[in-house]
Amino acid sequence: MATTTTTAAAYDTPEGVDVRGRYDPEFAAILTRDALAFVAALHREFRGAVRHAMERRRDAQRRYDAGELPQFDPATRFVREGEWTCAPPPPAVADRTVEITGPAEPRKMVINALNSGAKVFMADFEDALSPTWENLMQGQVNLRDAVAGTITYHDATRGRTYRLNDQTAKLFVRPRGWHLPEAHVLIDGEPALGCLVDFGLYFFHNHAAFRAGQGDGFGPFFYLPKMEHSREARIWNGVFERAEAAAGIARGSVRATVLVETLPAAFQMDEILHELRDHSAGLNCGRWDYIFSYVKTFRAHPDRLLPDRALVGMTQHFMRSYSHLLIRTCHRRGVHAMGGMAAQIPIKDDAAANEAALELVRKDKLREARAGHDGTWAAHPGLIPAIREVFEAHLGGRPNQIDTSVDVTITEEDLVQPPSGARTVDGLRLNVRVGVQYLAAWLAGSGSVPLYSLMEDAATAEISRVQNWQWLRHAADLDAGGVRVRATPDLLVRVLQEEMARVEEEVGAERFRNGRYAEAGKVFAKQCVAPELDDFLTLDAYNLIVEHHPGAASPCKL
Ligand SMILES: CC(=O)SCCNC(=O)CCNC(=O)[C@H](O)C(C)(C)COP(=O)(O)OP(=O)(O)OC[C@H]1O[C@@H](n2cnc3c(N)ncnc32)[C@H](O)[C@@H]1OP(=O)(O)O
Ligand SMILES: O=CC(=O)O
Ligand SMILES: [Mg+2]
Repeated sequence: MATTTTTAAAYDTPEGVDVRGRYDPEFAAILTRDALAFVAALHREFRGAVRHAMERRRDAQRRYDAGELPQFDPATRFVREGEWTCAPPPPAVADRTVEITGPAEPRKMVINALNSGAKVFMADFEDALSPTWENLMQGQVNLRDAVAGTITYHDATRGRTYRLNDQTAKLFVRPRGWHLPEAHVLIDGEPALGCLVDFGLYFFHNHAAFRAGQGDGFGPFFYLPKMEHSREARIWNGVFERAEAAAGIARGSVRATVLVETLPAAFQMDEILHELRDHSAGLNCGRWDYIFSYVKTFRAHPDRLLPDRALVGMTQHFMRSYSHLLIRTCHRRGVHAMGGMAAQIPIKDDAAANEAALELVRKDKLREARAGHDGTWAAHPGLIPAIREVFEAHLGGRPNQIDTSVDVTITEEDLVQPPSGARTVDGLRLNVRVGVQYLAAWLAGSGSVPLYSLMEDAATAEISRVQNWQWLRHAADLDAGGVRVRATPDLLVRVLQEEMARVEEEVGAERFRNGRYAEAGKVFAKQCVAPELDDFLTLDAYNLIVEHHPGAASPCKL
């Protein structure tokens, strides 16, 4: 980290706020004194509640470690059994059949996503974005220009200028989860809550233009990630109310779709919707984080080891049960039940493989539409026509199927049933190759990466990490071509060496040398063999991407 002194321009900050990220005049137009004061007010009002919620997460994990299973809370039975509905969906986003997702930076991708033909674009500060200062701030600049309708990008190598079409996708923004700090913005001497920086800056600069344009009187719209309990949704509801009051806009303007992507949250779907009932835009099956969370929740349960990552799909009983419960819950409460992300992406140089990948996506989407989902996610614009076709054929002209009630009974046992399938040394190897390459890209500033013809992001990479950790921790028997091999730290070290060599061969020696592969290998291996499971890969590795600008008073890392 640089520590040289300079008299360079600095951000104009309110009392108690210190910005340690690189100064840039474009960023200064986002980090205005008033915008920072708004973020600081949110941080000060809600930090105590967030700290409490994180402590409750740790308490719950201690209980799971002692053998308890997640369960529906008897104290909130009245919420689950009561007859109530959420506020009706805003007309501007009644039709969410296909939603494209992608990081809020690079700028070109934001324009492509808005022009993609999807109904919604979820601009991501979370799973798909490496939270470097540059990415976060440039992402805010991109979104401000997108909402204003003025965003353009000139690609000099192609001689092509990108600008918005007349018809664009409606924008949802996904801030980071409650657990991630923002070490470049200090409030009263402590790192700001990352999600409130993302939310606060975006809301402050865009609420008026969004409501006047895209939102047709509503908005802005958000996706909320990685919550574990309805008390966390209550905090978001408070944040929305505070923001609406500060902006002088009607209560219920802001809407948010909550990703049900942790195992504990699956037992709280009604409660989460109830907390957010005036601000809800439904729930989404965040399948990748959900698998990650299953491992994390059951990290001390040797009878619940996952099979190879590739075998844990939506047709496993526990995954199917969770999506059915989500659909039933959303439709009962009058909101969208959104499907998740198929990991396949177009394969450019092999037509047959490309068709096979597309077929897997179609199958996944058909399953979602038939089960009752109102729309779903696409990782890449090339998938949109196929996904649209499936959903539009199923919906037959309707914008959604919220009014279809789903008659299923899902029990606590259904939601935790261990997935079946083989555990193999090849699976361990693939986890290493994917985990290391993803982390190397993330450290270098890319949070979504194509690897082996699949989309990888923070959620999918987490599965690779925790699965290896779980197998090692419980000395799982792995199949190695008919021979049983025990998962041990020694095996992991050997596999790591071999897979690093393979990665070097695949990406080429020069790219390997110039990239952050070696560093990524060390971090990934350390996390796989750690005696205690790290909560998040991206939290542990965050210090490696914190860069304070020259002249910052003193370095502040976490
Ligand atoms: C678990 C979860 O949280 S899922 C949600 C988070 N994950 C994501 O959002 C993943 C988003 N997807 C992506 O980032 C990318 O599609 C990747 C990394 C998977 C693949 O990227 P690439 O290999 O660069 O894609 P590819 O080279 O085929 O891109 C072709 C064009 O499509 C564009 N494109 C690709 N994906 C997207 C996207 N999601 N949004 C907008 N444009 C996109 C590219 O910008 C490129 O445009 P150009 O022709 O004008 O240059
Ligand atoms: O955010 C989505 C997921 O699958 O994780
Ligand atoms: Mg996720």
